[in-house]
Amino acid sequence: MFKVLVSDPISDLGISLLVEASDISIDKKTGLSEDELVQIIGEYDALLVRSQTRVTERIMTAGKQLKVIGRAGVGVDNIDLEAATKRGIVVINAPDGNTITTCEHTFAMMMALARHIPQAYLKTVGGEWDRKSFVGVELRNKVLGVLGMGRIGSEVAARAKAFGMTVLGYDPFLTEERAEKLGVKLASVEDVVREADFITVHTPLTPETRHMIGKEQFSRIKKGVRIINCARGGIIDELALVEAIDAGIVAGAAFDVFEEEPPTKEHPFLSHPKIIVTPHLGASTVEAQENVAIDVSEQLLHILRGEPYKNAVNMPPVPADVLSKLEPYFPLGVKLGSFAAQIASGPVKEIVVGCSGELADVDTQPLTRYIVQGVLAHHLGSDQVNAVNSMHLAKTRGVNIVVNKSHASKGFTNLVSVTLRTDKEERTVAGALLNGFGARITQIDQYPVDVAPEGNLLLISHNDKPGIIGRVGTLLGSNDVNIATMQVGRKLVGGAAIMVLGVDKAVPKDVIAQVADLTDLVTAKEIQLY
Ligand SMILES: NC(=O)C1=CN([C@@H]2O[C@H](COP(=O)(O)OP(=O)(O)OC[C@H]3O[C@@H](n4cnc5c(N)ncnc54)[C@H](O)[C@@H]3O)[C@@H](O)[C@H]2O)C=CC1
Ligand SMILES: O=C(O)CCC(=O)C(=O)O
Repeated sequence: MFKVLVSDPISDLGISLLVEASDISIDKKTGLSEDELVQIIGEYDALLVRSQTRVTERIMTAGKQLKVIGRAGVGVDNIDLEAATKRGIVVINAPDGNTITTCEHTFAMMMALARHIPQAYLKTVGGEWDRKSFVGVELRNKVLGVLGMGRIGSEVAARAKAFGMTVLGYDPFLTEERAEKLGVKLASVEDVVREADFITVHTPLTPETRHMIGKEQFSRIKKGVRIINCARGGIIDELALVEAIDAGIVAGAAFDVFEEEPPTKEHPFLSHPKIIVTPHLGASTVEAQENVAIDVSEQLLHILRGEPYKNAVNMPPVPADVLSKLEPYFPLGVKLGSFAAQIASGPVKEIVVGCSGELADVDTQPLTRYIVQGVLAHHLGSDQVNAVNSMHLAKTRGVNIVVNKSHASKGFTNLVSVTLRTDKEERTVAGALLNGFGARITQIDQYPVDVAPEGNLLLISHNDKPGIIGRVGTLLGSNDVNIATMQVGRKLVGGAAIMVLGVDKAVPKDVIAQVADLTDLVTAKEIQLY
């Protein structure tokens, strides 16, 4: 008998599969504190949560029998994935069940914003008949900018077209062909900022999407724009938004999510006449709660019964026979993928994985999964992608995976390479494990290098001229950026060259821009490998 604990309010109908299963005993105990959970979790094989329960390392440590944590929803930011992975606890989510519901909430927010519905309601029920203060705008013929064209963003775009809106879409995986199929114009963040009358965000919160609409964007944004966030708090800089509204630049905003949830009573959104809010209700419909509970209950049963499952968001078990040969390459694979994703611009169309040397004789499928994980996690969020779901996610986003094997490995025992083909370019990174030295990046595009794939790196392409290294060093030094390591690669004396610097901390964006402006510098890009 497997014991399952449901610790958040989850649809009864959705979990009826578990209730009716003869090998499952289910307890519902909601609203427990961390301490209370720690006390009781030891007897359970599975924990089922929505977004309220914070599943911490302490809870997992106490959960000696815990095999699986199910999240009835998309975001797993309330679960310590690393701690689960360390303990071999599978974390599953239900990514599809609340797509339409959240899309419809986004639309409800957009229309309420355009027509001042919450503000007008409050005045009317307060006894005032005010028809002058609430003149709205139509959606028809307006431009909607959608940042994040995944499941929810694509559904929002489809509905916006029915309202006669022109849709500009931006997503690192949105190709010209897919945009055409969806009937949206492929755009950059900059295009959206300059042209959109309404902007809605549908990305996960990642280091890259954090404050993707911030002070800088508000300084160029189209006057009168209205902004909606039903994804994650923090994608739009809340304070910069309030300033932009108060300055008369932004006409209003509708938010379902906050940087800190629940927000404090003093949060500026809660008293602002031009900002409407809901308490993270995007997924709160009867249908969505049933869908996500059904999806996650099905997967939970499969895992407990030792059957194949999908939608695992953390580390999978790797077959024992390949583990010993491949496992040392998994972390390198993720880092090579991430490195390549950070240097390649344009939507990724194809990932070419190269395995040469002794690896050519091994089934390298598991390694490919880790490499693809590294590429996708940069854009989709590291809590959403793992080696179990990476190939599936690549397929659903139309990213082609090619694997090339060869016995020729340029003098290394094994060489692993990743080439990303995007709409704009092709970028390659290769690496190896060196006896006694650990993982190394051995090649970036056509340049041989020897770089530890760790921490903060600066990749600089430049002309091979005397003094260039000194100029970069002086500029970084004067901005308090300490260079820990440096590698220079070139093909011809005096020709094009690259420099890879290991630096002790993240380099501020304005310093990177100053580096890129130096004479004989071509590009400068920061890469973070953790
Ligand atoms: N308010 C609520 O109750 C709910 C919120 N959500 C949130 O909505 C968001 C979207 O969910 P889904 O569409 O299901 O996820 P998804 O994974 O299908 O789509 C996210 C998209 O964002 C794109 N993206 C990543 N970085 C980007 C960047 N820098 N610029 C532009 N696009 C970028 C990804 O390529 C991906 O296509 C998630 O944050 C999810 O947690 C989801 C359900 C309910
Ligand atoms: O369970 C909820 O209501 C939150 C839904 C959500 O934000 C998600 O699925 O990412």
